[in-house]
Amino acid sequence: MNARALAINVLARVRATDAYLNVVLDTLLSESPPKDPRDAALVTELAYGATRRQLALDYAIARFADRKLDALEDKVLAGLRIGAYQIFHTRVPARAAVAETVQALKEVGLARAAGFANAILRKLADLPAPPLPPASDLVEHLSVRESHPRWLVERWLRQFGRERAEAMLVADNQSPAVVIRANTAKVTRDALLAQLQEAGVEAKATTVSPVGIILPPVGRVEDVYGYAEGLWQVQDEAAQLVGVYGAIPETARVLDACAAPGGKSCHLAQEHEVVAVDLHAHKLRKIDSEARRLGLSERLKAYAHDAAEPFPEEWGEFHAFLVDAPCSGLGTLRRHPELRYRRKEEDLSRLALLQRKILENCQEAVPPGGLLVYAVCTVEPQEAQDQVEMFLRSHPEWTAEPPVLPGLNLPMMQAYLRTLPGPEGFDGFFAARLRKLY
Ligand SMILES: C[S@@+](CC[C@H](N)C(=O)[O-])C[C@H]1O[C@@H](n2cnc3c(N)ncnc32)[C@H](O)[C@@H]1O
Repeated sequence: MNARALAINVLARVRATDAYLNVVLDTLLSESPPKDPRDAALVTELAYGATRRQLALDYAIARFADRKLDALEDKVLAGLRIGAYQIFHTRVPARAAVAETVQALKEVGLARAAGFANAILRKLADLPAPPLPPASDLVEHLSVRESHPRWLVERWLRQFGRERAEAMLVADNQSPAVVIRANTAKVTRDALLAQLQEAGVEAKATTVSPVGIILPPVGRVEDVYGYAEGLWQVQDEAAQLVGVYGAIPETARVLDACAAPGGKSCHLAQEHEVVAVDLHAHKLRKIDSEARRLGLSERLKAYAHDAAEPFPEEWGEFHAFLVDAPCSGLGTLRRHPELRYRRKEEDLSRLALLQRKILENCQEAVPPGGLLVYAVCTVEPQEAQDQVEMFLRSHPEWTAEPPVLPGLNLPMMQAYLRTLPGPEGFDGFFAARLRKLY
């Protein structure tokens, strides 16, 4: 199947099943692997690009469609989005984009929609630029231009001001660089960097994380030097910073309460004995296989458990907890572009309640003098600093205790770690390091 037809199937399946884009993409690529690796890259770009730009593409398509887009078959709408994305956002010549997309629709069994799609895409190809609402309506303009729902644009403008909000919206539409974390149980960051460069990989050190390396655009990460040997793990720089900021003393046994897919558990296991917990048993396989690849299985054991319920006594005592809580994920929209259309403002209160329940259960299990690092990959205060401040107000036995890390310049907001999407290239993360005093 050609790349465009495959991309149409990916988008249609995501829409029909509400599944994650990255999961559907991986599944369809492994079911019908393109012969040429460049085709796999094209499918990925089209699927991610058309999802990131979906609102803007739909705004343009709707101008020329004689029916509501919601009423279109999944594959027809997917084809129109893929076609429009190529016209406005790639170097594919507009005429080729139209012809190839119409051909792809025929390939996925929609020859009957070819005329309809062809007419719309040809009109889009004649436009000098994608149409936009007037800039005088700032919220509507940004919502369409950067393809984020109105409620999110309004919220971010209110919370972060125009400059940062716009930078966040823009950053959500960029492809993130692949960042890896050196497995310091096996190799230092500097040694790994030198080895990668020697192997011909033009890698460079991250500027803030002391264990991170930025890879150049690569094909399959599994083919990059050191993967099979377990010398590194893929992890965004901001996610690495949660482990760094936690500064858990070396001798501490750690319970990671919300661990899958296991990036932070493996980071911790580079220095600590870790029990990794996740609600979903099927997600433990990924944690186990990564721990094995990294040579960390001895120090990391993974179990299924609800972190809002007391932990089994036979697991023993833990001196430190990581609560990387389930959250709205609004700091990672560049990686999960479909999430922005699915999340609703009401989700935030529901998630904050779940986070609070998990936090309450975990804090019970921390011994006096112990640490709890609370983290979320969102920029919403309700799930982040407000959540923590509320917790501290109702628990005088706890205090915020930022780490002392000479030589490191972590992005902080008062006592807390905070990164925002933007030109710095980070995902949006928040973390609070809390100490139980008595
Ligand atoms: C933000 S992710 C954790 C990411 C992970 N720490 C990492 O660095 O790779 C949150 C995880 O919490 C899990 N989860 C959700 N509700 C939970 C609960 N009640 N108890 C334990 N885990 C839960 C989800 O399955 C999800 O894997």
